[in-house]
Amino acid sequence: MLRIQSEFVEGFGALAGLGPAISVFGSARTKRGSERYLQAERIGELIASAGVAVITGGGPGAMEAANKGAVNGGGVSVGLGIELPFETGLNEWVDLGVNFRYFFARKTMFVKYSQGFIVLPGGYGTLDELFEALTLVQTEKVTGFPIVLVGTAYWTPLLDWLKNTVVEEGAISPPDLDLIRLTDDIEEAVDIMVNSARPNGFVAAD
Ligand SMILES: C/C(=C\CNc1ncnc2c1ncn2[C@@H]1O[C@H](COP(=O)(O)O)[C@@H](O)[C@H]1O)CO
Repeated sequence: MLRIQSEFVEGFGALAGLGPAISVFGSARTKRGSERYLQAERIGELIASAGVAVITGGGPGAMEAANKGAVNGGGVSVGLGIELPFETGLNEWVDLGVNFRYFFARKTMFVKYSQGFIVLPGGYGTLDELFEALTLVQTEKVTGFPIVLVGTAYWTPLLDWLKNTVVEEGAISPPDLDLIRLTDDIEEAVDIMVNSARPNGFVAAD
């Protein structure tokens, strides 16, 4: 119990003065030098160039790439790491790192301290982060929070399933589909975020 409390206290303390930030998600397995890696790196760089901090899960793959881009763009590079049985540690491009044992405490930080999520192709971890954000926006626990998927070929089958199966089943409404933006254009993805109405944070007071 105390450990859980201390994760929130430490996270809030470390990130309180961060200023505007955007979270970037994507596969921990994205290979260095791959097209996806370069995309994530460029996204981090564009965000940093706009004077906005980049927050990632602090791990390898797309996270590392976005952190690297943030550093090369002269910005603040944040990694919210997670203790895992197969320890990988924070990637070398993280300037401001916080480590968590619990995914739920860490997830709170991503949403509280960013003005939106950019989501690159990824696996269960990425999908978990995506659907958590969608649930928070759908239920209006968070407002003015853009969620942009990068990679039309990767994401379109999922969006088709949401439209043709989940909406058809009545489990979500057609407008719920509009909570997701989809693009291959990383400049557009960053523009949507940077111009988002939500300055920083969704909880009025800490
Ligand atoms: C799998 C490997 C390393 C795992 N290390 C991670 N470090 C930090 N954050 C992680 C890690 N793995 C998953 N995450 C979180 O989930 C998202 C990526 O998950 P996916 O299943 O790879 O899509 C990511 O955004 C993190 O928040 C070594 O290969």
